[in-house]
Amino acid sequence: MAKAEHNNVTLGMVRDSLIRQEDTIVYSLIERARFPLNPPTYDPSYASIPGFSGSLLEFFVKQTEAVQAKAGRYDNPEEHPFFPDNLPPSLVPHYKYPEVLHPAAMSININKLIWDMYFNKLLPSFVSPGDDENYALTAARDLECLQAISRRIHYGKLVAEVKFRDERKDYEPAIRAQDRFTLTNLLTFTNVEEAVKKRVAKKAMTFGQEVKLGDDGDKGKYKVDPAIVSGLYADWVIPLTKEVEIDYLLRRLN
Ligand SMILES: C=C(O[C@@H]1C=C(C(=O)O)C=C[C@H]1O)C(=O)O
Repeated sequence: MAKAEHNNVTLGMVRDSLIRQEDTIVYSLIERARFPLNPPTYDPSYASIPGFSGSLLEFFVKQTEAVQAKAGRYDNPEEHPFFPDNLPPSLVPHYKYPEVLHPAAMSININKLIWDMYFNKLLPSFVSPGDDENYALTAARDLECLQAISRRIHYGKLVAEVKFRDERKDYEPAIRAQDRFTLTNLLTFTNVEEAVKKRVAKKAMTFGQEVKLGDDGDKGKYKVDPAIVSGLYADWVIPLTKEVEIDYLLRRLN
């Protein structure tokens, strides 16, 4: 969402941004699926990088996040690092982002959960087994997927703030009671969730189809299985977004 809009943000505008972020997530999965699993990327014994202990993937993510921190990426409240400890300070002029969120939002970062989900559940489900030795590109594609999914899930903070402002009289008692169950019921819109799951499957079919001139291409052959994309949202993206919404709301009156 453009920087200037946060002051008078509506739920419709936030949802429009979530819809646009679906494109980024689907495309990032398609681009990662160009490579097989490439296990050495994740094997600490493969890399043996001087002065670094860990896998090539971890090296790539930590180094990239350090550069992006210096460029100011994490001054943006919509961005969350996977390795927040010891990140270098920004070296660029500070942009004053509109202060829309409650300060407690700063303490919410569930990227450890997202990391585990991505590498243990999602990745093996949508890439082919095998090794083409493109480990650096594989790591780069993984990070693009991680960052897109993380941004979408942590957008739950803005969703929660807008819902709170729209219906403060309903949310305040549940927040004061620290009542997760009632908060979950207040913030859940099943119809919206169902539309999201259907739309991301359709985007995976549309963006991931084999396009051939002449005939109408291979029906039913996609770069990433649309059911896997829809399942990602159903099992992880939507539940974790709601978790972020609840975590934010529980702190909203602090
Ligand atoms: C993000 C929202 O909050 C909840 C989470 C949703 C999601 O992650 O797609 C959709 C609807 C709600 O149940 C919203 O209301 O738009």
